[in-house]
Formats: sequence, C-alpha cells, structure tokens
Amino acid sequence: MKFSAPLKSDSIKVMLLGSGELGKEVVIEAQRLGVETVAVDSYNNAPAQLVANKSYTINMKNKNEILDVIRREKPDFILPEVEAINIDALFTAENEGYHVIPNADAVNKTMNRKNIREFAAVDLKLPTSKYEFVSTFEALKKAALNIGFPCVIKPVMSSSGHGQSIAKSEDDLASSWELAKEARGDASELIVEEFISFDYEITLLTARNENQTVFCEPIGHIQQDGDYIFSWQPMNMSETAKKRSQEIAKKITDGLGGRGIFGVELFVKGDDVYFSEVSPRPHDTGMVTMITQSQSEFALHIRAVLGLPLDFIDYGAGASAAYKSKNDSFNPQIDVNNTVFTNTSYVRVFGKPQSHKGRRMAVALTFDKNSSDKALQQAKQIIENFDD
Ligand SMILES: Nc1ncnc2c1ncn2[C@@H]1O[C@H](COP(=O)(O)OP(=O)(O)OP(=O)(O)O)[C@@H](O)[C@H]1O
Ligand SMILES: NCC(=O)N[C@@H]1O[C@H](COP(=O)([O-])[O-])[C@@H](O)[C@H]1O
Ligand SMILES: [Mg+2]
Repeated sequence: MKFSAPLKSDSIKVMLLGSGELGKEVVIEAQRLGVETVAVDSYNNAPAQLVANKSYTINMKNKNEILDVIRREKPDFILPEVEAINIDALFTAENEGYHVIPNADAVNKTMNRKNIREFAAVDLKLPTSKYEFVSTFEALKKAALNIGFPCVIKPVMSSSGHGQSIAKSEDDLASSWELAKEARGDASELIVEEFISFDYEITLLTARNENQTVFCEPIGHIQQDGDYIFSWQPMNMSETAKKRSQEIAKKITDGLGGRGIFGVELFVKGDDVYFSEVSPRPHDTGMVTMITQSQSEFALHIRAVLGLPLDFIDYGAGASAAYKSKNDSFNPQIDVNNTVFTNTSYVRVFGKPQSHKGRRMAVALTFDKNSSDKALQQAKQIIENFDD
C-alpha cells in the first residue's frame, strides 16, 4: 500500500477541470490530506474555486487554454469535473505524461452517449434499453417507429436532462426534434431509446484503483426533467438485483479503467437490471454519502486517485434534496429555514455567484439510522422551506 509518501504536505497537486458543487467537496477532501488544489472553470468564483489553493477561469472548450494551465501548474493529477471539456487537450496532456483521472479515453467515451452505449452494449454485452442513433428528422421517425412508443430522445452530448424528451406518439416527434436541436447544435446526433418502465433507478457508486474496487450501497433517486431532485441510500433492493448491479458496475468500470470514483446509473425492473450511463467522477445523486458514509464519494475519489485504501463504513440511511433557484440573480441569497439544523440534518450551500431559475444552489442532507424512507420524508419537508 502506498500510504506514506503521497501525504507529505504540498508534495501532490491536483487540478480540477470544472469547479462546481461536486468539485468543491473533492477539493475539501484533498485539502484534508494536505494535497495542493487548483480549481479551473469557465466562470469566476465557482464553488471549488472558493476553497482551492489557486484558481483559473478559462474557456474549457478551448484546447490551448486548457493545455496552458496544465503546463503552467504541472499537476500530478488532472480531475475532469464536468463533461464540457476540450477532449483533445486531455489526450495531449496524457501523451505529455500527465495523469488524467480516470484516463482520457474513459472521459472521451462517457461524454458521448454513442461511445459509451456502444462500448457497454456491443463490446461488454451489458443489458441496455434498445437504441438507435439518428441525425435527421426522417431517421428519427423511422427509429421511433421501430423502437416503439413511448421512447426517450436525447442529444448524444448533453447532461442534466438538457435537450431530452419522451415522445408518447408520432405527433410528439417534431417537438422532441426541436428541443434536442436547441441543446445539441446542428452537427451532432441523437439517441432514440426504448422507454424502460423501471420499478426504480439507482446510482451505484464504484471506486477503483490498481489495488481495489469498492461499491457504495445503492442510491435510489428521483429525476425531474432529466435532473435529480431527491436521492436516498441505501435503496432497498433484492439480493439478485443488487448482485447484478454490482456485476455490471464492475464490468463497466474495469472496462474504462484508471483510478477514481464512477457513478454507474442503472434501471431496475424486478430482478432485471439495465445499464443506462456512467459518470467517471462523483455523481450528483451521491451527495447523500456526505451524511451516510465515513468516507463520502468525494473522499473516496481523492483516495482512489492517490492510491490510498478505499475502505469505509456505512453510518446508516440518509437522503438528499436538491434546492433549485426560483430566480435569476447576480447576488443570490438562499433563505434556509431553521428546520434544517437538527441533529439529523444539515445543509450544503454551494456558493454559486449567480443564480438562474432551475440552477442547483444547495442541498439538504438528512440521516436516519435505519430508514431511507424516513430520511427522504425529512429531506422533502426541509427543502420545501428553502427559498431565494
Ligand atoms: N430509456 C429510458 N427509459 C426510462 N427513463 C429514462 C430513460 N433514459 C433516461 N431516463 C430518465 O431520464 C433521466 C436522465 O437520463 P440520462 O441519465 O440519460 O440523462 P443525463 O442528461 O445524462 O442526466 P444526468 O447528467 O443528470 O445523469 C434518467 O435518470 C431516467 O430517470
Ligand atoms: N449532473 C452533473 C452535475 O451535477 N454536475 C455538477 O454541477 C456543476 C455545474 O453546475 P451549474 O450548471 O449550476 O454551473 C458541475 O460543476 C458539477 O459540480
Ligand atoms: Mg444520467
């Protein structure tokens, strides 16, 4: 176990490419181990920049700007935190000897639904929904009729539900096409997916490095318009479904390789488990681990990166509720009702410098030793009392 060397203060430097709420927690965990942190994003005062040793604001889609900060800072590890990053820059950095987490190829595969879906379904033979890729309206119609209604239509490059819709019949296809076009720009493609009427969906957080792979307890979640609003852990599932979920998670994370935490998104119907997608980084639904685990997903990510042991204990059940802004403001103020400050709940305010309607600004976390349901009920009640 390489335990002692990396923890010498200032001996290790990590650079986050993307500095939102997830990166902020990664930076805090890195700081706790005496690791130097550099936070990069496309706007000033992004959450992780508020707590990092150093920060840069650059155009994250520009290859040279990314390579400039990397070559200037010479980080030991580069941690992509958002999907919208110039991928050529990561491949070039890797060729120059920099260590991209988990690796540039995994980031490339997961940022595009076509790459990750084909890798999962064709190369690894994991169960997924039926799917087709299309780039014209005619092809969309054909694919939807072939797959059947309802079907889910998504740009191949997007996240947090942007440009995504469900077509219930042929009549909906024109509006789905328009919605997706706005989010994707002209050139790229759409995926048309069979709608899986799952019983529930989970994120299976999986941390790996060369020495070890560990699974967190499954996290159940509810999405609204393709974006997460509530999550809880553990999700109560059958032993068979849990075992199948872990097998899928192991295959996809081994397939992608490298060090770090992955959020493996799965749909579960009875004992059948379908692979949906995977984030090669901490997952938004995994913020609940800040209250349920001795090592949160953020701590596990940085430990995996440093090659430290990944063992942790579960404290009990918990839940999270996302607070999304109701306003557009350059001076956001979040009114957190006192109900959050109990001995089983707390709040994380991200500190984003600007709000707009629907932007995630904070999260409420709740704990219940034995019951995810009770933790979830409490999280729902608390978030109703937030305002801005
Ligand atoms: N084929 C499907 N069948 C049923 N529901 C689906 C399907 N695809 C997506 N969904 C629903 O939409 C949500 C968002 O889809 P997906 O994860 O593919 O998009 P995303 O934009 O990458 O989201 P995020 O970035 O938040 O993970 C899923 O979590 C699920 O609730
Ligand atoms: N589903 C991905 C996800 O949750 N990513 C998290 O949201 C931030 C962007 O927030 P913003 O859009 O409010 O700037 C990202 O930086 C990351 O922390
Ligand atoms: Mg998703």
